[in-house]
Amino acid sequence: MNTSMIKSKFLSNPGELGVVAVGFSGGQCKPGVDAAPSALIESGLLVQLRDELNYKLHGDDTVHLYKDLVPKDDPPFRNMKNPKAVSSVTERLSEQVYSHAKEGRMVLTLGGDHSIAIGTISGTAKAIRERLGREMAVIWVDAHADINTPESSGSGNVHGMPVSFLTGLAKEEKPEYFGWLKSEHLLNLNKLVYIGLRDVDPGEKKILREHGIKSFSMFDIDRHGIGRVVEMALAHIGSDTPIHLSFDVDALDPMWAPSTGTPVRGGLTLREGDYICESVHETGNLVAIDLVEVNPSLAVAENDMGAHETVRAGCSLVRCALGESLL
Ligand SMILES: NC(=[NH2+])NCCC[C@H](N)C(=O)O
Ligand SMILES: [Mn+2]
Ligand SMILES: [Mn+2]
Repeated sequence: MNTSMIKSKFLSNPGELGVVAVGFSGGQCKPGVDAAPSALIESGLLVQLRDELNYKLHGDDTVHLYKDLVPKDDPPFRNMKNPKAVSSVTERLSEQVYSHAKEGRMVLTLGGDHSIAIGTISGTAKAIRERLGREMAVIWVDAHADINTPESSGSGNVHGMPVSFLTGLAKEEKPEYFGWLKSEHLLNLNKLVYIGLRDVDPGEKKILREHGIKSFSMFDIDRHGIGRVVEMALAHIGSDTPIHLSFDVDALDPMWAPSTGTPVRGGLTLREGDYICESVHETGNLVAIDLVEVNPSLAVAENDMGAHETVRAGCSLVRCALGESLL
């Protein structure tokens, strides 16, 4: 495949890919999700993107651990766990993603837990506003809505809250607790669409309902089929809007992606996940993608096949979103 096959209406350098590998796990309590970027890279993902999909990669394969940003003392604040660490890591990440996106490159972020989307989406949103004077849309593919406010969250884990901070539903003035998020970083609630939901907390359901947020659950996918659901999701966004795709690997059924911190049965097949990514690529509107919540240390049974399968599934999703075509 050659670079001219990479579709993108909103990128000035469509053949270029900014890569940010984020080894961060502070948005939840299970260690191991910080090892995902290395596992994805070791399994050959970046080499495939370079040699098979012909991207010019920027930002090498160093995995950022942000050790200098993780404070020793980080007590809960408004019920959030590790609030200072998550805030300062996502603030730095936001600048990293912004610096790629402002050059008109596609940006790929390998997480890390889903709290890192506070950094990625804020960075792309700001760059798209500056470069194109436009609002971008987000397709959030996940078993979970991750739209708890600090107050509605039962767990206190920030990986269950990124969407509320990104849309301004949760606000905080103090810069060390996400107060660095300004209006140029934020996402419009009517430009957000969910696919794959099946484990949504009562407080989150209330938020989704009250704000009329477009959501396609597994029930909708069973009823209409993945083809129709993706068509409806894209119709909601409109065909003339840059898209940031944030893909939580737990959207896939644990059969395909068992190694993840909060698995939920009854999810997408790998093929359905790949189809979502292929369809988003086909719009030509994709500007950034996150792949999060792969946790290779949470393997199933006595072997690490689960981790291997999950990493492989993650690689497949990314390649599909970045233009790998079947024929
Ligand atoms: N990114 C994720 N896997 N999020 C899971 C969130 C689970 C639950 N809703 C919580 O707030 O803690
Ligand atoms: Mn999830
Ligand atoms: Mn998530």
